[in-house]
Amino acid sequence: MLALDIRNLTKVYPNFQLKDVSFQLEQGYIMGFIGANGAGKTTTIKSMMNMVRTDSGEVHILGKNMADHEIELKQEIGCAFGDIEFYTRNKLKTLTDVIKRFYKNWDESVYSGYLRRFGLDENKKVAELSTGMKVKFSLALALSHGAKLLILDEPTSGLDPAARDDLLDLFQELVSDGEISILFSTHITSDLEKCADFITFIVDGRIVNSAEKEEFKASYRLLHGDKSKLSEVEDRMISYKVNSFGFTGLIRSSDFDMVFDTVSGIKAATPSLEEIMIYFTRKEADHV
Ligand SMILES: Nc1ncnc2c1ncn2[C@@H]1O[C@H](COP(=O)(O)OP(=O)(O)OP(=O)(O)O)[C@@H](O)[C@H]1O
Repeated sequence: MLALDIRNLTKVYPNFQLKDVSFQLEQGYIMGFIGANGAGKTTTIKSMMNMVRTDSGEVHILGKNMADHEIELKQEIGCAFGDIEFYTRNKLKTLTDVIKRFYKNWDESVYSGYLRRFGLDENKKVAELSTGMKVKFSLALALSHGAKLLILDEPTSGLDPAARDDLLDLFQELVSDGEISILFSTHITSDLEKCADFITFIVDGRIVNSAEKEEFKASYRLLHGDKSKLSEVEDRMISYKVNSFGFTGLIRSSDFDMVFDTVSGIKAATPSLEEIMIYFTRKEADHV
């Protein structure tokens, strides 16, 4: 079954558009949602959750249309935003007491387990928490009502490396029985290298690729060559940089395969997720 089926979402802001965003996530897997600053990740996530009004498109979660089953589906979704602002003068305990009333499957023992695992003290006020602690608190809430789909916007960004590593282990643990699925947005590509099964990549409001992680990387080639060879591939490259050693650039594998026979003296390697993001962002910058 599909945990998530996003079909042709569009949203028009004065200076930005989500353009026909579609992608799917199979139940029991982790998908990393990547894109540069301002590419539209949060807008997509908020559109999925009906937190912003879209202009068109459909969101199906666990086989049901969000537009028709929103209240019921929100019981099944655990959502956490990295930059969430709680009422800062309240104790965690007070906030939890309010939030848990919305969830019929709230499990107090699971919640207490996450408080211990994350080292959170319920008697602290939100104002006393660090950014990372706030993220952990919102995750503890998201994980304690039996959600089948976790939608997390930059959940790791405020965390130190050890806490991030612990969280990524937790993600893998959560999906291991095939019931829970996770979509999380991030800039931290090493997190995705470690734990994502699928990658969806958004550039300027448009999904440019959504695929299984290794397939995703294999659909691009990172080229290195002498400056004299650049003209042979320049037109087809997503972007490139030139230095005294020659050029390095990113190309779609399908485009490279088309010219491969005729170009010698260019080395091609599978890029990392970070390299893919960098060269796409460089292309965007070139157009400014
Ligand atoms: N309420 C709004 N009104 C108008 N424009 C908006 C609104 N919310 C977001 N935008 C614009 O939409 C674009 C995409 O923003 P969004 O927050 O979705 O990007 P993002 O990929 O999540 O970025 P980041 O990685 O920086 O969090 C930005 O140009 C932003 O200014």
